[in-house]
Amino acid sequence: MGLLDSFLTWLRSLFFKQEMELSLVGLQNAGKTSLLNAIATGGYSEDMIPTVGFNMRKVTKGNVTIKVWDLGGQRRFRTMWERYCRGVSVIVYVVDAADRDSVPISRSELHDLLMKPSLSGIPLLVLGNKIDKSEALSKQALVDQLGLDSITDKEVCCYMISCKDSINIDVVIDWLIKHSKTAT
Ligand SMILES: Nc1nc2c(ncn2[C@@H]2O[C@H](COP(=O)(O)OP(=O)(O)OP(=O)(O)O)[C@@H](O)[C@H]2O)c(=O)[nH]1
Repeated sequence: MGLLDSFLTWLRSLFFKQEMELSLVGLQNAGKTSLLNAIATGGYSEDMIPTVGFNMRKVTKGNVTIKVWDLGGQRRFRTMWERYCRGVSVIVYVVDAADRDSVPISRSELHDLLMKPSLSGIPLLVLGNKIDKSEALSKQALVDQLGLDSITDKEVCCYMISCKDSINIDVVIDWLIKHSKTAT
């Protein structure tokens, strides 16, 4: 999305009702449900129950209504990711940036998902979560290890966040709002 497009979308979001649908994907324990809670209420809990299958939740931010599909990250649920990513406005891929051993699996699951022709062109927001932990990768290391530069058929953006310490959650919300559409 160009700068002018992005500015106009933001401007429209101030005056008109906007809507969007997004899917939250990523390995188990990455922090998808925590992100949803951070966006919806700003709340955070250490005591999370792994998502079984998926949850759907609607979140309103100003004039923007966001329908969120929060998909389970365990291996047995990953085959349904594509189905719930089809037709969404954006795909949000969450990675535990502090769990370095899991990044190669995260990379292969991401690229397997993006190979599906049905998802071509859908903007991708990659979030390296848990940067409150000292062992978290840097943004550049995460971009390199996930092979984000090789994704050329869609807009790709990456932010480093912490749901725990509320770092960059506002930046994520702004990015999402810029990708919403005027409600019909
Ligand atoms: N230190 C730290 N821990 C986090 C952060 N975000 C989430 N967690 C923790 O990571 C664990 C997993 O969080 P969830 O939000 O349930 O992860 P998920 O990706 O939804 O997991 P599944 O539902 O199994 O796919 C929980 O114990 C959270 O408290 C963060 O920013 N920092």
